[in-house]
Amino acid sequence: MEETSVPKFFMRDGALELSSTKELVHLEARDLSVYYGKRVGVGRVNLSLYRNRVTAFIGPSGCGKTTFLRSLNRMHDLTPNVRVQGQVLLDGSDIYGPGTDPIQIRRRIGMVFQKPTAFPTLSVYDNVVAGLKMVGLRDRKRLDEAAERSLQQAALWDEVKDRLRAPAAGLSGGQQQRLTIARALAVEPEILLMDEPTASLDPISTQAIEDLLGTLKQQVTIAIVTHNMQQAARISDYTAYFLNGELIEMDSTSKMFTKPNDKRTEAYITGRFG
Ligand SMILES: Nc1ncnc2c1ncn2[C@@H]1O[C@H](COP(=O)(O)OP(=O)(O)OP(=O)(O)O)[C@@H](O)[C@H]1O
Repeated sequence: MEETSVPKFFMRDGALELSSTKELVHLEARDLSVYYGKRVGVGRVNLSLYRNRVTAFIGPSGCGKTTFLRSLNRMHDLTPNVRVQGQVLLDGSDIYGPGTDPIQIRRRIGMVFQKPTAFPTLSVYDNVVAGLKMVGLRDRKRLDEAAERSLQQAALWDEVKDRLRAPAAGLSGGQQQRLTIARALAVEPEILLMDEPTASLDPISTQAIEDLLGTLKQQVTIAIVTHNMQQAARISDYTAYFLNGELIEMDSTSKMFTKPNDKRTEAYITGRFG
């Protein structure tokens, strides 16, 4: 695995200081472009996700955040007329390389969407183990263990342990989103891609998910699209700013929010644009 020395900026006594952090590159996009027919969704993006770090993707509506995120686990394969060019290296191997199985890739790189995607009529338990059953796991003891572990990781266990057999429709929106996260975690992904996971949630549920990310990153590498800059500042280690289908810059979150390199980033984060 490639180790990179990343300049890291942090605040001390109100001043920005620089240190160097050794980071492990987990996923790396190289010259990655996505086309919708002839239109460019994102163009020639070079960006690394570091192991056990949270990276936030920010930028105005339509700038390509979701398009880029979906290219990181071959989600576009499922949409007609979308073409992906370039490479995405997972621990150095191109996920678009010949002979690579997209289902296997999506197992290693999970995704959580903006709206909770719990199956309402299935029980809480069956929702969590759905992915495991799909890959053929039938052993009841192992399914039970995975369900408890994933619900614990998603900070939902205490709230649902007495209603595992009840339909997921009975949970609140925030609980359903954590259930969706539990389902994504059940197959033990290495990387979790989250597309505005709190956009449809109330402040308390949002906070539950934000708190969860701090713990989750000890096990998985996280990329999260968010419209909420305060959220990006609170939860991420790195921030990438997109504009008009282009990655403008990526840096440590403290640097991006205090002293970005590019004037366009500064205009956006100070609210003078977007
Ligand atoms: N399925 C599609 N077919 C055609 N064009 C698309 C499709 N999905 C997205 N686009 C276009 O690609 C560009 C990037 O869109 P994308 O959804 O990735 O932006 P975004 O930054 O995630 O926006 P938002 O913050 O509003 O979700 C936009 O111009 C959009 O219109």
